[in-house]
Amino acid sequence: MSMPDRDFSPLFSIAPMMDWTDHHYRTLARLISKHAWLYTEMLAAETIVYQKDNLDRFLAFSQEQHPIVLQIGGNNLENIATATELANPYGYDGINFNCGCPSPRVVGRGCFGARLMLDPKFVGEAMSVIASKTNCPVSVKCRIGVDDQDSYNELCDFIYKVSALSPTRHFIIHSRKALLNGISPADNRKIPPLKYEYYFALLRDFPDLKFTINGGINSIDEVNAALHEGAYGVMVGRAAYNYPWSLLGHVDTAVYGVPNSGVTRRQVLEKYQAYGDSVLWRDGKKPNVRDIVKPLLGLFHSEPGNSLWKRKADAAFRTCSTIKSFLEETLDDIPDYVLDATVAEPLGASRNPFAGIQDILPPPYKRNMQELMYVYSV
Ligand SMILES: Cc1cc2nc3c(=O)[nH]c(=O)nc-3n(C[C@H](O)[C@H](O)[C@H](O)COP(=O)(O)O)c2cc1C
Repeated sequence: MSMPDRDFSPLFSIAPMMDWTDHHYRTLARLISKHAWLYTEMLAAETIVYQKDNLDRFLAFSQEQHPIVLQIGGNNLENIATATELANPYGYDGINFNCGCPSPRVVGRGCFGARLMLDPKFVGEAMSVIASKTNCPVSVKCRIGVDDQDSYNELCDFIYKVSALSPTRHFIIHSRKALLNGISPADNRKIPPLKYEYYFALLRDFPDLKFTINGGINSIDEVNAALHEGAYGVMVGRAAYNYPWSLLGHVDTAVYGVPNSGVTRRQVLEKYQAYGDSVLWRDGKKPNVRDIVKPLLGLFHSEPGNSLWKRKADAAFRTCSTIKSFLEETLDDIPDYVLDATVAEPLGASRNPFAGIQDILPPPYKRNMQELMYVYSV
């Protein structure tokens, strides 16, 4: 299986996560991995348009965060066009369009996100508009289906139409469908089963397109197993957030093949503290100590002292007024050998979720006359 270029390709990316993948989390992630691709949390096109006098607050990022992709959401072509135009000067490495979010706030009132999978013509138009207003690569993030529109052929119809109607060549596939019946966003990320076989069948049926796999990937060994199986890229969300050290710490060496930088958690914390104290209270009451410390809470996952540290952190949020004092007050319970260790070898694959996947791929995509007519008629 040929592997993609390891220099600057999105072999590994951290998923866009509303309320999580903000500037603070991205700063921490970049201190741990130099190569992981970062995504912003989703920004609605309307937010960008209506806040055009305050854009830095939403769109500015520090140069170290490259490569970084902006994710936008929306259902109004004019606003999507203006938002892309406004974002363009910031120099993102890509713009991604959200067709996967099942939140009732988004698919209901906002009527965008995953619901857009039911309207590939609109997605094609939106992607054409985005591509015409930016000079960076564009991509779509979607589910494998929505409600009972969940067959492999229907997924292919969506991909075929969007790629035929727009310059989109890269899709990020969250490999479970979305249920728009009002279950919570959290349940929508665990109840519909993962169907990785749909993802791998897309690689087979659309060899000219690029597909990144997402959903339920929990360790660096699973990331490498997906790449080994032919994935163009792997996107990880919750695991990268919950275990930043044990997951992101391996990305540069085990995925991108660069030598271990030797960085330790103590060094990461020193730099993160300098960053945190420089932005604390920047906008009056925000960000506060809790906002800045939140991304750190998984840093000592399953290490000695972790539970005690978290308990102390909970109290220190209320009493500390700087990140420096917060760390001084809470880190005592983490042993020096933990703070000063570099990333350990990965534990070794406990399971390969893609083993035997090629044996269960759905039958090849059959494009019928209707799909061809559809594309030629618009
Ligand atoms: C709290 C939270 C917020 C999310 N917000 C977004 C978002 O803004 N845009 C998006 O495309 N996906 C969003 N997602 C979905 C993730 O990007 C990802 O597709 C999903 O969590 C599955 O990947 P995982 O199993 O590796 O976490 C969010 C997920 C979580 C947990």
